[in-house]
This record gives sequence, structure tokens and C-alpha cells, in this order.
Amino acid sequence: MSTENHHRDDRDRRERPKSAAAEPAPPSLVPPPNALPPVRHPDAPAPGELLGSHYDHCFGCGEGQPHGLHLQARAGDGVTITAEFTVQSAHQGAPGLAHGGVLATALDETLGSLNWLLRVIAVTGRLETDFVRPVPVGTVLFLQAEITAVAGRKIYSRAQGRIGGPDGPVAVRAQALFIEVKVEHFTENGRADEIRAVMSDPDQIRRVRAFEVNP
Ligand SMILES: CCCCCCCC/C=C\CCCCCCCC(=O)SCCNC(=O)CCNC(=O)[C@H](O)C(C)(C)COP(=O)(O)OP(=O)(O)OC[C@H]1O[C@@H](n2cnc3c(N)ncnc32)[C@H](O)[C@@H]1OP(=O)(O)O
Repeated sequence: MSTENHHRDDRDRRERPKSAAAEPAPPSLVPPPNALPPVRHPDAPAPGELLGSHYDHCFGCGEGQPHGLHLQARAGDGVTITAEFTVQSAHQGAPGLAHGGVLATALDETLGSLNWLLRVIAVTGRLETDFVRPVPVGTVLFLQAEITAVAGRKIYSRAQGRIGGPDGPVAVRAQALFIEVKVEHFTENGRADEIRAVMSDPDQIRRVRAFEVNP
């Protein structure tokens, strides 16, 4: 690299904001003026209840994924969720540290679980993640998430992950926009084999979760 490029790199570094967290959220993550507070569905799992996996082969929560996160989400009060996952050796990026994409997955899965408290199926449209601290392998990451607002099909939410438990230091944060979809989103875009398998799932809760959209 030439000396000139070195100088340009130095200047770029100086001009970059110190912390992405200090930046205002992009407009698409700010609820519009007509957004409403989220409404907990009367049949949502009671506060304290484990949600269970929505799909056995889900990388975030499925029991049928040996290297998955096996994240367990629990309903909280209002439209909030807590979740835990233990960072395994298979989740490393740097030696002994969790991969950032895996941490983003944990946030995505926790935020995705929130939508079940509205009894809505929704997919991630936008997920913005701040990585605040390294997360060592073996850590129990304790996640807290809430829906902040709903505007039509758009669901605004945020989450944070703490090291060790609810009082641990914050390691990751996220803001997200989920978009409500119909079941056809999955049936028309997913692979036929997996769709067939899900439709014959004997677990009634999971079937209901997949198909009973806005009862
Ligand atoms: C038989 C089987 C059944 C199985 C059922 C299982 C149910 C289980 C329950 C739940 C599963 C959850 C699984 C958990 C995993 C964690 C969650 C994930 O990781 S999900 C995977 C990652 N995400 C995607 O793959 C989305 C890919 N994207 C899309 O499919 C589309 O882009 C989609 C649906 C998001 C939107 O497309 P449009 O055509 O429906 O709608 P448009 O008009 O484009 O957007 C609607 C509004 O949202 C805004 N929007 C959309 N995307 C945005 C973005 N990226 N940023 C900002 N705004 C966005 C738009 O500007 C628009 O806003 P304005 O109404 O005009 O105000």
C-alpha cells in the first residue's frame, strides 16, 4: 500500500463516528407517526411460559440442529420475551469467541419469537446489530426483547443480550423491522420436502403456530 493510501486510511478512521450506537436509527427503523403500541394477543403464552421451538430444524431454536443455537424463549409481561442460549464451540468466529453472525442470529430468533405474542407470523425485513463486547465460548447469553410499535404489517422491535444473566454486562443490541406475512410466504418459497414434513408434524402447537394466522 502506498504512503498516500496510508494517509487516506488514517483520515477515514478519524472521520468515522466513534460508536455506531451513537448514530440515530435509520428512518426505516423509526416507527411512523401512525404506528400503534403492540397488543398482546389474548391467547399468547402466559408470562413465564416457554415458547418452545417453532420448527425442529430451525437453526435458532430447533432441537434437530446439532450445531444450532437451541435458543429457548420465554414469554414476558406485555409484549416482551426473554431468551437464553449457551455459546458452543461450533459458534466460534475468532478463537474462543462467538461469531458475530451467530450473535445476530440469536437476536433475530429472539426478536422473531416476539411476534408470536401478537399471534402474527412475520419475517425479518431489517436487523441492525451493535456488538458491544466480545462473547466467549461457554457464555450463557441472556436476551431481552420487546415490540415497540406496529404500523400495518410492520412490526418494530429491539433486543439486547447480556453476558451471564439479566444483570450481566450488555454484549449485543439490535433494532429490527419485521414484516407480517401470510403462510404462503413459506409454502410458495420453501422447499417442498420440508413443507410436507412440517404439515405432517404431530406437534399440534407448532402446527397451530405455523398455520393459525390472525385467528
Ligand atoms: C407450511 C410451512 C409453514 C411454516 C410456517 C412457519 C412459521 C414460523 C413463524 C415464523 C418464522 C420465523 C422464523 C424465525 C427466524 C427468525 C426470523 C428470520 O430470520 S426470517 C428470515 C429472514 N427474512 C426473510 O427471508 C425475508 C425476505 N424478504 C421478503 O420476503 C420480503 O422482502 C418481505 C416479506 C419482508 C416484504 O415483502 P412484501 O412484498 O411482502 O412487502 P413490501 O411492500 O416490500 O414491504 C412491506 C413494508 O415493509 C417495508 N420494508 C420491507 N423490507 C424492508 C427493509 N428491509 N427495510 C425497511 N423497510 C422494509 C416496506 O418499505 C413496506 O413499507 P410500507 O408499507 O410501504 O410503509
